[in-house]
Amino acid sequence: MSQKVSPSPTPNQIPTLMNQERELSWKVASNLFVSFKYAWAGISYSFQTQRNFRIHVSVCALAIALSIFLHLQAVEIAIIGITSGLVLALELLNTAIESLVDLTVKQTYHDLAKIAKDCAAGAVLVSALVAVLVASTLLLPPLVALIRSNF
Ligand SMILES: Nc1ncnc2c1ncn2[C@@H]1O[C@H](COP(=O)(O)OP(=O)(O)OP(=O)(O)O)[C@@H](O)[C@H]1O
Repeated sequence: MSQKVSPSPTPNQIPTLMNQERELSWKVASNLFVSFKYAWAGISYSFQTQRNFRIHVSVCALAIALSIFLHLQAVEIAIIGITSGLVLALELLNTAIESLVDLTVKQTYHDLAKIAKDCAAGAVLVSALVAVLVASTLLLPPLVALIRSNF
């Protein structure tokens, strides 16, 4: 079965294509403040609708608070912060991909929709497993030492 392939744009066509792409947008953020407002709306939507995102926000906040409370080194706090940011950012991308898939195929089954959603969920799972590894390496030993010293 032969597939129709679009020819690559010539260098002269690229600026025109870029303009067309922006014209396809229903609305374009007029300034930086408005961009932040939309970004916050995305975070707020995910928090209100995605149980997993709420769980990850709570666990990440707890991990960062614990790392400060346990007086970890600056670099260790930074590693926990970066790992937390990665998990939360991937959760947001997972929600974005879910929405795009639902927008595209609606309530019909499609193998490619399944692959897109499963891979997006897999990306979150990988980052969450790495976060568990980071937490058990950096947070667990001082936490256990603190508990032992008090009992
Ligand atoms: N249109 C579809 N076609 C094929 N499979 C689908 C479709 N919609 C959902 N699925 C399957 O159902 C699973 C669950 O879908 P859902 O939309 O809840 O995504 P999810 O990533 O599991 O959600 P969440 O991250 O909120 O737990 C997907 O991972 C996918 O395997």
